[in-house]
Amino acid sequence: MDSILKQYFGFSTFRPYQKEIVEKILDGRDCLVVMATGSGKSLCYQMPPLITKKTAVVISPLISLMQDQVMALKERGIKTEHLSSARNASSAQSIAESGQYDILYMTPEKALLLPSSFWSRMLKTGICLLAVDEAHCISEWGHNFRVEYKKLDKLRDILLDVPFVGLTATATETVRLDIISSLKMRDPHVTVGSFDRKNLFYGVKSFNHSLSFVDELVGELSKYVESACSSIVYCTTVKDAEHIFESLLKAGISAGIYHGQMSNSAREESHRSFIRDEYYVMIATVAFGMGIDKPDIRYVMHYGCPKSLESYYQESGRCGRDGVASVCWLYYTRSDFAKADFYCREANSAGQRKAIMESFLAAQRYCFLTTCRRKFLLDYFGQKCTSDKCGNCDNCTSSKKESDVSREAFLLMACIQSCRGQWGVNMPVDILRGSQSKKILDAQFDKLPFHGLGKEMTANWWKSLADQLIANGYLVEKYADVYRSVSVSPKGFQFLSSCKPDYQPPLYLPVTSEMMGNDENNNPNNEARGFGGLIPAGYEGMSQAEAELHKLLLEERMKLARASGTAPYAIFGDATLRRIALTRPSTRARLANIDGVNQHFMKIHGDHFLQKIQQLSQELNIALDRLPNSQPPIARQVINVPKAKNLPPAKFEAWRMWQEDGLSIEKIANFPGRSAPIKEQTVTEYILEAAREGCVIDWLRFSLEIGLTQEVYKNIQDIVTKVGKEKLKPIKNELPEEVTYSQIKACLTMQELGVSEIATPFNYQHVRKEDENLKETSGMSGETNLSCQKEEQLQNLEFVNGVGDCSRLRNEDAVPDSSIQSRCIEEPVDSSNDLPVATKRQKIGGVLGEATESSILSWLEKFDHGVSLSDLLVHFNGSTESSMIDLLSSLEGEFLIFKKNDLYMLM
Ligand SMILES: Nc1ncnc2c1ncn2[C@@H]1O[C@H](COP(=O)(O)OP(=O)(O)OP(=O)(O)O)[C@@H](O)[C@H]1O
Repeated sequence: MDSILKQYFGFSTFRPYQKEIVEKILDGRDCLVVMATGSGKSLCYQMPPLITKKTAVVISPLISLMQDQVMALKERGIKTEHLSSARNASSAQSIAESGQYDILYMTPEKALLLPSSFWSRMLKTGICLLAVDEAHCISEWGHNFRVEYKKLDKLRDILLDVPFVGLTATATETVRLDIISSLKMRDPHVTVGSFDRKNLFYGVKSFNHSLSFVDELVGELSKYVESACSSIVYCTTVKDAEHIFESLLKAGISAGIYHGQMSNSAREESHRSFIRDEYYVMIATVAFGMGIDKPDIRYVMHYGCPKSLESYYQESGRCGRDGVASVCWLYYTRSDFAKADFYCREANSAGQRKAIMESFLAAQRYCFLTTCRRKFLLDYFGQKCTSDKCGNCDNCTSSKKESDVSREAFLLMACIQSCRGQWGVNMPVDILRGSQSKKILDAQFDKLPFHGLGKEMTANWWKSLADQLIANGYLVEKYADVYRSVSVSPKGFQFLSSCKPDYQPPLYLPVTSEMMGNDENNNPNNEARGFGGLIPAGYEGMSQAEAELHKLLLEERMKLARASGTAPYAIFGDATLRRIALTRPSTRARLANIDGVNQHFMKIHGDHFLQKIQQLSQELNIALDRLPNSQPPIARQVINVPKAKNLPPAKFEAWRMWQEDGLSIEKIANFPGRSAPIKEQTVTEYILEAAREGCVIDWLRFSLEIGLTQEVYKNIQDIVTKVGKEKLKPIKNELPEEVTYSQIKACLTMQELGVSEIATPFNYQHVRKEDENLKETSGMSGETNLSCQKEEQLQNLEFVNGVGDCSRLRNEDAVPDSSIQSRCIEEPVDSSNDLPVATKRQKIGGVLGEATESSILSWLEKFDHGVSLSDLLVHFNGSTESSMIDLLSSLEGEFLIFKKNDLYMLM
């Protein structure tokens, strides 16, 4: 699986849950996958056909989506087609029947129309799975119900033994159950991943439809365009979309537009140009929703509040699907919240009407929020959030001013109480503002003592106060059908009863922009928290020359894409491009080894791209082959900036000392700068917490230090499958006594983060049986190996270069147990005399003499989990380090082997 992942997709690690889901599908199990947008769900159904050599049939709701996916898969050398276009339908159908496609896409309508003879032939050649993408469309309770989806159960009766896989980013418990029963899934393996899109910044502002706002917006979008970053502006109406589109054109910014009133061909053209980076801005209505697979969108703006929180999550989820830091702003006006009636028209039943109304109100609450937006989103989707502050939304990054609004709160609540809680918020606000409207006169509300007492504040000021009182539990909002009423809650009553007309106890609430008398776009504070400053800094951590190289390579990628009639992102992603600009590989192996570079790319464009890197680097006078570790990895740029803020300083410091300064856990625990030593176990936990917060960890080194071998890792994994991971004690009880809590916690964290056991130390237990003799000859018995990895013994070791490579283990303090060294070195090493690596190796005794490409390949075949360079040099003791590296490089460049965590594995 690892080699297929690298070969076709160019990735070296699975994301959380991917591997487990693929394994279940391979076992023939139905699966329901509920994971965030951009979390990598597609890979779960794209891998099995490459492993089984049978076709994966994928049901997808939109032709444009299928087209994008087919295009990107072709760039990965995966045989794929969609059955929807009239142009190719019949030939594609017969190619499909002969089993030549790895992946075959079709709409639900098409799937239901295909004759049973088609399915029988397909079954004969082999179907490895049927995936239903955007599976929430099956459910009437979902936010995008499609009636044809509901009929897909018919396929279950035809494809009896084929595993069905439902995939969606948004599904409540009800929707999940609906998907399972509608697709007649049998004992499905259900995965509900995190909804948290950690790389997205969320922000909300109010706005008015003024011209100055549109000018500002245009100015902002132009900044993204200048940085070659794609943006989408979602509008709630076609009129708004056209208005912004025209303003952009007037300002000389080329942009696309996409809405339901355009012809199919115009929409297709617009979509096509956008994903091919022919322009960087798309102005769209929600018609441009699910159907976009472009992974490198850096900014999604909502110009108006969307109809539901689900829609917002889905649409904003188009942003940063490649994991690179990206930004989502939502702009609302109060008039957006008067559209409930309009949205409810879509409903077919009272239940559906209620569901629409509820998610509409949730979107509204999201707008008025003064607390962490991510927490609110996660809570809404039923995910527990341990922290109250994410550090990556507008409310967490800017402190909200609070002010004592006791008098105004008293007036508003008393007025609402006098209206007997039968009205929405507009009526009490009109009373306070002294309105003489017919409604007020008819109800004799002009006689109330509060009439006209709040004239000095605007209607929006009072409404905003009402929102804050609702958010803080002083008022409750109820609705019947689309009609809303607001009344005083018990907490509100308590406040009212402690008030006198001339005295109210203090009541501090956040001051919103509307309460400051400004729409956000007129607010002088905007400079700090507005659009500006949040453009993802693509060139962060790069020198000027590197940034220039990055820009030129972007252009080169564009040229290659144009020449192949594909989108630049399909060649390789932004993160990969950044890695290339930072490391400037000079050989095929080095380029192939970069995360995101796949075999197909190497075959078609590899040599040309290498030449370009060389030529441009020379012109810019920058050296080739920069070590990847000499720059902070991309993930840190993306995730750590906000996350590090989340981590208490003591924990961050422990992580920094371990990861960056290379200190051992023991040294950190007893660091002289500390007022008192802390436990090593505590340091371990700090480092694990940092990892969960997105900090980079050298897992191999960490595992070695805590004695977590592959065998222990697998043991723990097995027990976790049996007893669950909620409590540590039951896991510990089931394991051999020597397995420590630190090892269990590390294993759970690694699982959570999708780090496979491959990151734990190489373990000779995994050498196949036939290699027993070899182990004897080289004096490396499994027993000695295990004993050498005991936690207590390893605590005395320090690492050079942070890799778990025994030949580079250095013993500074006296090592009490010679068995530690016996794994790699026959005689104890003199600590004061740190032998050069080659000298140590000579003592081991080689096995096969000089290596050749074919002898390396056949030796690697014996190891499921890979072999380090030093192990190879031990084995082929007739080869020099440089000749071995040359051989390995050439094999890597040809995609016959690949390197992961410094271990070489067979493709
Ligand atoms: N293991 C991985 N390592 C690195 N990148 C990955 C990995 N798996 C997927 N990706 C990348 O993540 C991005 C999003 O993946 P994908 O399209 O599968 O997301 P999704 O969950 O299906 O999202 P959506 O719900 O929006 O369709 C793609 O650019 C994909 O190449």
